[in-house]
Amino acid sequence: MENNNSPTQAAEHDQKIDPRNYDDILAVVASIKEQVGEETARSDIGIICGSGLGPIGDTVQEPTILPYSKIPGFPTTHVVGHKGNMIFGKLGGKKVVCLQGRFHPYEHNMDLALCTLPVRVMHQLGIKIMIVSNAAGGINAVLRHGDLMLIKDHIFLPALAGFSPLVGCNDPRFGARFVSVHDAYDKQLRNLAIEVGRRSNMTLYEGVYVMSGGPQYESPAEVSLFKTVGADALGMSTCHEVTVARQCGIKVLGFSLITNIANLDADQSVEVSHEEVMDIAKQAGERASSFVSDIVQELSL
Ligand SMILES: O=P(O)(O)O[C@@H]1C[C@H](O)[C@@H](CO)O1
Ligand SMILES: Nc1nc2[nH]cnc2c(=O)[nH]1
Repeated sequence: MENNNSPTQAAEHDQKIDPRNYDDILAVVASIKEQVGEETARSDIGIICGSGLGPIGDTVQEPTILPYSKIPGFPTTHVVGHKGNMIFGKLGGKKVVCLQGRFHPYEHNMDLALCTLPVRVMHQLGIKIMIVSNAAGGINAVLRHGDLMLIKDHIFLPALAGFSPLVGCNDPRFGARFVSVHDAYDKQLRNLAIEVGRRSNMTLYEGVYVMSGGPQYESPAEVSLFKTVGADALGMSTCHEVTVARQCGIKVLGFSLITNIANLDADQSVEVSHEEVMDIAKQAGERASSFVSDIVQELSL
């Protein structure tokens, strides 16, 4: 096993995988178990590191690192800041599998089933809880650069327009056909996060995350639209992963790291860039990662 930090790894296998085929997903899981060993692969908690939680992967103890390029069906990650490794090991005494890098629909022709393959794989590896994070633009006026927002609900904009990861997954073994996303962000887990944050004097907001398709950032009029419908922060990920996790019966805890303030005023020229997003994510990432480690330590499974 090696650590491959290249953002564009070429696949090192030629097995064709259909992310909408349940047996193909079992084949991916079998390959992972064969490469890292059954016991190493068995995990209780899954963590998807968005742009803001990358450092947490580097704090996993007794790590076994499997580059995505060695996992059949895993596409290449193209986004700078997303390393492309599956890391098995321990965090806060718990068995975790950490995804250092996620698949954004805009990178993969809006193939949401493909982008959620890692969630289905982690489910098969045994996870009961999934922690997701993302970099997001703050809409709510209270949010500042570097703040952490606990996600209490979401607006999954692509899915409202038919781009759902559940489309085409017709095998009943996937779970319910019509998945409830009420209480998608587990209340008990959110309460635990609030308690851990309080103890460490961390300012933690709670709000609604909206996922747009990206990859362009939003115009002021679009930001105003999202504000009107009750969104507090906006990004380009997470909701597809959470929807699939709920179909699998996995409990979810989600965070947004506020990397920029979304502009509401068309007369004001404010340029958002991925460099700014990465820069703030880097500054706040260590703190966010140590907060998540503290939460993991206190999770009861
Ligand atoms: O994976 P996340 O959601 O943290 O990545 C963010 C959102 C976009 O993909 C990109 C925009 O800068 O970073
Ligand atoms: N869509 C979107 N994604 C982001 N990721 C980080 N900041 C932003 C933003 O302002 N908009």
